Amino acid sequence: MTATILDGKEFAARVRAKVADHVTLLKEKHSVTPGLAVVLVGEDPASQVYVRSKGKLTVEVGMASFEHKLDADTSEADLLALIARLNADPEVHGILVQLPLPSHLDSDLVINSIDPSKDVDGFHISNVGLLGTGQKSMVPCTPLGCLMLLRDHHGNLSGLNAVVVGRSNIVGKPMAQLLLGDSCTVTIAHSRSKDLPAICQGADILVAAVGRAAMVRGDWIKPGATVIDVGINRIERDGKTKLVGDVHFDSAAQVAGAITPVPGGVGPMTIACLLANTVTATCRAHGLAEPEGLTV
Ligand SMILES: Nc1nc2c(c(=O)[nH]1)N[C@@H](CN(C=O)c1ccc(C(=O)N[C@@H](CCC(=O)O)C(=O)O)cc1)CN2
Repeated sequence: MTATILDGKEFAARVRAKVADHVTLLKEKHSVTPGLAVVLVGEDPASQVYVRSKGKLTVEVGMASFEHKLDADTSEADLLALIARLNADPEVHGILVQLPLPSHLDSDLVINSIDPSKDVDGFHISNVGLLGTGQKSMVPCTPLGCLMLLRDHHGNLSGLNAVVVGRSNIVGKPMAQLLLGDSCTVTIAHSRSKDLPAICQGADILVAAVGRAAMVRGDWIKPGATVIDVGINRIERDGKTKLVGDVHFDSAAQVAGAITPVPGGVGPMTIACLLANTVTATCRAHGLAEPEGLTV
């Protein structure tokens, strides 16, 4: 079997087009311009690339982009003061602090200082609790993007066995909550799970978000399963840096029914969903109807 490729790059472009249409409507009918503030602390090269891309795509869909680049040694007090200003700014509907933060900063404290209604990453403890109890929340961008790809491919996910490999707060845990919300039977596994291949072999939907290059191989996959690869690992090969996922693509694609590539799968969906969340936050802030299909 050769798997269908789930093209996240193409799907993300469609999500961004939908966002852009809604931004036009908000501007023309309601005189509201959605605004997204992105805060970067330090000079992590990958984070710089992501933040640049977020700014560019924010402007491309017609929103206002506010970038705040702070020195790596910025104090916690200064960062919290900036977030307080953004919380109070009516032009800012979404706030995102790029992760990881330098180690002297307490990420939980910083994230929980963001106004939950502007927390377009969905990482604030209030949004985590709302999602966990099936209430309306801001939904973390990467899992939201994975769910959109899965719903588009399968239609209905009800009753399917889903295995999420990885238990991070950013991806693994919210992904499991979203799949549960769509009535999947969900298992959360991780690098220390006993007999991980056997757990994965039971999955109709396998989400790999463990952060280990090419760990999930073809013989771990149930024939015909849908494989979502969240991993972004930079490896050295033949003197060049190559981006690979958590799934060994070549062997997995022989067994799976559908698979996301890396790059061009889940990654582009993360930023598209960030823009979708910013539109959702703007609509909620102004008591306006939310666009269809941009959140769960
Ligand atoms: N505050 C946040 N920090 C981080 C998040 C997040 O959702 N919120 N996620 C990741 C990084 N990330 C967005 O911030 C992100 C990662 C990857 C991509 C992407 O498009 N990847 C491309 C490849 C790009 C490359 O060459 O590196 C792909 O997979 O095709 C977008 C956003 C951690 N931090």
